[in-house]
Amino acid sequence: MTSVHAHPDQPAVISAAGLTKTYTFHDQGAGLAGAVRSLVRRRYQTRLAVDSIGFTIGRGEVVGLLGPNGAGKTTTLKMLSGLLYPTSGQLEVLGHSPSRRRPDYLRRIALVMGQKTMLWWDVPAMESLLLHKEMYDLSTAEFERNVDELAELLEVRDLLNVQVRKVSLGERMKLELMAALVHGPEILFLDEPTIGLDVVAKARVRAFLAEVTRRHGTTILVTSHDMDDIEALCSRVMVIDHGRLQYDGSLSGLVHAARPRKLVRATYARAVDASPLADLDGVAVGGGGSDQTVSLEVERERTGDVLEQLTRLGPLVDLDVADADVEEIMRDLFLRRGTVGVAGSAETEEVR
Ligand SMILES: Nc1ncnc2c1ncn2[C@@H]1O[C@H](COP(=O)(O)OP(=O)(O)OP(=O)(O)O)[C@@H](O)[C@H]1O
Repeated sequence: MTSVHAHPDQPAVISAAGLTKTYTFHDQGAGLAGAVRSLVRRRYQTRLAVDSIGFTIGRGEVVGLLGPNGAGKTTTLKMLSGLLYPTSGQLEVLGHSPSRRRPDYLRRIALVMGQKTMLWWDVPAMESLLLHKEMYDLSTAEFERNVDELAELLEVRDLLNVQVRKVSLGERMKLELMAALVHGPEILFLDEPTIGLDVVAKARVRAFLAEVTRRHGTTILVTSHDMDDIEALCSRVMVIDHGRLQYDGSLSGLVHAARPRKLVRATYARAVDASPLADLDGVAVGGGGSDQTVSLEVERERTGDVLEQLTRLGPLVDLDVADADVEEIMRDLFLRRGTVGVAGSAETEEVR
């Protein structure tokens, strides 16, 4: 499969080269025997979680970080936001080295992890927001302006004075986003922002994020296992597997490369003979059709010709032309791990 390497037009706000993270951890054997043995002789293991990845992200880009469980996505976000030191490689975000965690860097970014909360559980969200005001040294005017805007966009004004433990999961996620954005960060790192939310809440979160980036040019790097999030928000995706950057480009480029064929399904008012279509170049007749339905996989550039042929077979009742389902494509890619084309670019060269 080919891959597209995106070159953002905007000035780079994130640049990484040869970015690598190896975890070293203490391997304690199972049970009491393992615990006792580990007191006498410690065994250490290493795991290469992120393996020499390189990319640049321009201001205002919304980039999806995709990959199966354990691929290295969270580790990458943690390095970018300064929670983890890289083991090696170069990393610059907004002109800073994130792991130094300088206040003037932290003021310009935010990290939201769908599985973790940054709100105090036992008090209303407003208390946490006020803490953020102090932490980030926001003026009262700036704080009030940001709270007003975010509360309106997220429709959470009534929730700000309710104890956080009493709000629903979807409402809490909105409040988390509010807390993350109240200091007006330029870059937002999001790790599974819609995890566990129902379809309506997910759609609200996506619409909110799209509006934030439209209004403020916020750069977003988001991980999600929900391909609807990625389709709705991201102009570009990076696929990571086994810690390696496997693809960097548009989502449609990935879809086209993975499934160059369109799915066509025609339904007729009476039984038709579809056998002549099987002889056409770039057409595969799918199974599961009846005498009255014809299912085909058609190379994109042949779609027009084939539709014309289908109209000639008999009286059409319904005609459906679709790209393969993105969710399904990702499932296939991850099942066939390592088959996505590696982005060939100087930025992905190893520097270790
Ligand atoms: N603190 C740690 N110590 C040791 N290994 C770790 C640690 N954190 C993560 N790992 C390992 O590093 C690899 C990458 O983990 P990471 O959490 O970055 O993956 P991910 O792509 O975010 O996965 P998921 O989709 O499941 O969240 C995994 O093999 C994981 O087990």
